[in-house]
Amino acid sequence: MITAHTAPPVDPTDPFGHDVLEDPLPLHAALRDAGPLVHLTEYDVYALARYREVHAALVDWQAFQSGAGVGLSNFRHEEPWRPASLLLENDPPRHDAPRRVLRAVLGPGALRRLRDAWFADARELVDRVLADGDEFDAVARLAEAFPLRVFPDAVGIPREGREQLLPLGDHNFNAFGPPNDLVRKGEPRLPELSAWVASRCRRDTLSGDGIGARIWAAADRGDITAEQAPLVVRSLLLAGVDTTVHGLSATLYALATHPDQWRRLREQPHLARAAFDEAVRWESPVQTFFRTTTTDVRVGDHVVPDGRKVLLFLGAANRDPRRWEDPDSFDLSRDPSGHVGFGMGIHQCVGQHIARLEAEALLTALAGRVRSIELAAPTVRHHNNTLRAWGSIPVRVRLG
Ligand code: HEM
Ligand SMILES: O=C(O)c1ccc(-c2ccccn2)cc1
Repeated sequence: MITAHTAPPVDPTDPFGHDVLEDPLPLHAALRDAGPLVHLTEYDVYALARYREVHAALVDWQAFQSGAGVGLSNFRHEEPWRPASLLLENDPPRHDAPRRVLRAVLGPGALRRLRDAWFADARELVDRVLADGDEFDAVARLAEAFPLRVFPDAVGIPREGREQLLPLGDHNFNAFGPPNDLVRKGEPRLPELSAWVASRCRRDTLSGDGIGARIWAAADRGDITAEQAPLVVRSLLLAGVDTTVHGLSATLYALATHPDQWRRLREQPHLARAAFDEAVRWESPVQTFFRTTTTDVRVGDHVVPDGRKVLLFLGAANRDPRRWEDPDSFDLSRDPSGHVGFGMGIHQCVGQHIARLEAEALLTALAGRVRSIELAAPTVRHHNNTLRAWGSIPVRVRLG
């Protein structure tokens, strides 16, 4: 038994309050400076905000488990509000087969099959947006429109009703936080949205050659069970849309507010993937989620007792000056590898290469037509308990 020398510093701030969701940077700096471990008294949970400790917790899945949920709710004491994710909310061994199946169906073969069609779709979308004028909302017309056009097609769900994926994902990510106004906002439509997404995961509604059908084929082979197949498809629909929408939004915002970086991208279009990863580090579209300790865990001079929730601040870790040089700058010449915007370890985002391909397709199409891009009006944030999200990013472009 490790004896704690002293209690860690405390912070009473509500990390899910609207002031923090509007601008989390001051809280991130305060948490990093307070020490390697902080106790958040508002919810009686612990917090890690420095890169070293966040990274260490992410890769130590035995001491920091996902099986008790990655939200504030502790599945040891409370029932999940929906059937638990086989990947996100399970540890090995139950985590392993579903992860192996998703890694395969989202792997190099899928990326090769989708690349040309996604690049063509991106050019067509950009041409249509630019034909409508030189001022538009980059969130609605590009960051939302492109993933909603290509990703559900790749999974194999029908076109009608697919815009439901946005409120569905928004509520799903709110629900990792406390039962606050953001969660209450999504509850009225929950029964309808849950029924809708369940219907989209059934074998008979998925088109024959999509990623969804390949998940069902894995069940036919016995790689996963038939009961698990719809839940694995659900994972794609819950985790794969809003995240990418706000990852693309963050990238477009970063490029529209850093004209020198836009020029670099125009001169070197191969930087599209690096621009996306640097934006994911800089903005961290996924800001936070929890782990639960499975034993008394020492962090620095303190001990987190067994069974406690630990909030990981990915966004704070991605701007930790102890790890990154000039962390607050958005710089395409930086090597962003090692950022924790996609997590790290056995739960690291299994869809990150799909997200990167979407970003590469959209940014390449945009850089091919647009000489300059700038903000045309104030931006509007969209508050979510987990996501750093955007309501609108009005931009003005010049062609050439
Ligand atoms: C910018 C876009 C994205 C970001 C920032 C992102 C971020 C993340 C993060 C941080 C995790 C780790 C969660 C944890 O450790 O508990 C994760 C896991 C996951 N992501 Fe993504 N994601 C993105 C796009 C996608 C896409 C496009 C898909 C599906 C095609 C996807 C599917 C998943 C799944 C299924 C998991 C759970 C993996 C596991 O627990 O083994 N994500 N994502
Ligand atoms: O398997 C699912 O249903 C699922 C998988 C991943 C997430 C997620 C959670 C936090 C950060 C990023 N992604 C959500 C849902």
